[in-house]
Amino acid sequence: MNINIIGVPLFYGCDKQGPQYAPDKLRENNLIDILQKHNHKVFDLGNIHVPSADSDSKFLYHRNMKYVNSIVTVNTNLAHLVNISINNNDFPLIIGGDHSLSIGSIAGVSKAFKNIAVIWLDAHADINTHETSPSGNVHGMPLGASMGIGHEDLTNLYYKETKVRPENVFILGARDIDSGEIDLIKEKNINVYSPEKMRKIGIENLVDFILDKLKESDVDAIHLSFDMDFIDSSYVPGTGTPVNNGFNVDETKLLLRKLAQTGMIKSMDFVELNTLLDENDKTLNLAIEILDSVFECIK
Ligand SMILES: NC(=[NH2+])NCCC[C@H](N)C(=O)O
Ligand SMILES: [Mn+2]
Ligand SMILES: [Mn+2]
Repeated sequence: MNINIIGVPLFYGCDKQGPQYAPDKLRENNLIDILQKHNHKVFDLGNIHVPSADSDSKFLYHRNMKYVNSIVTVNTNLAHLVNISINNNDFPLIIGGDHSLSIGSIAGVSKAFKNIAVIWLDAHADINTHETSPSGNVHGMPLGASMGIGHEDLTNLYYKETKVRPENVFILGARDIDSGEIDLIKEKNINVYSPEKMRKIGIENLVDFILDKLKESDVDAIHLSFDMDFIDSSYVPGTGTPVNNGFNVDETKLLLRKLAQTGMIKSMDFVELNTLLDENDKTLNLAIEILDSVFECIK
């Protein structure tokens, strides 16, 4: 597979310093060599430019979507690069940065396919809007925006249509969901699986079940979005919003590998690694270990 590495050194969506260093840190820790080892051709397309914005300007464009203007600019450029990558039959691996970059990556992927699915591995649902968000942090909004829920600056990014149908979205590992998000999940009937529910079903059974569903709805590609805080907080000090009661490392790898083996994953985000919060590179090393394991199964 031709893999296109696209770095997105963005922290505006979480409003906390740290995730902007992750793309280069992963490169310094041999990400490219590790992916090449699995017989991939790797093209490092570098980092998307993130315009500087000082913290005084964070509420300039909207009081409850901090830095929205810069986030839209970065994501529009990201969407186009991802779209070009998919149209070239390559596999874009988008390295964050915070999770707000998924607005751009999903927009780019969805424009290249007829009917995509999104599998979202995260402790959070990230379907807040400017009206429901308790923090005003845009990294809590990207999945909602991709389903057409929220402010039009986000939902109309790159092109004016819904990027993914709610029935094609599966949120796995969620265990810290805001009350406004719970209402939206009910209203739109969104598929959300807590770790507890996933363990009950069995990780492998769940992947088989999801795949059957997506085949029934004629999905032509799956976009995988992996937030580091999917993993239990005890393993990931280097992430901005850690949550306990998550999965251990082996469970995480099992799920990711099983998903990769379906052959349906055509693009992936890897986000919310915060190297400033990390302890002795524990989370950084784990990030490398996970990417190594997943890309062994991408063919
Ligand atoms: N991508 C993330 N880590 N998102 C965390 C979101 C936290 C919270 N639900 C919020 O909207 O502010
Ligand atoms: Mn997230
Ligand atoms: Mn999260």
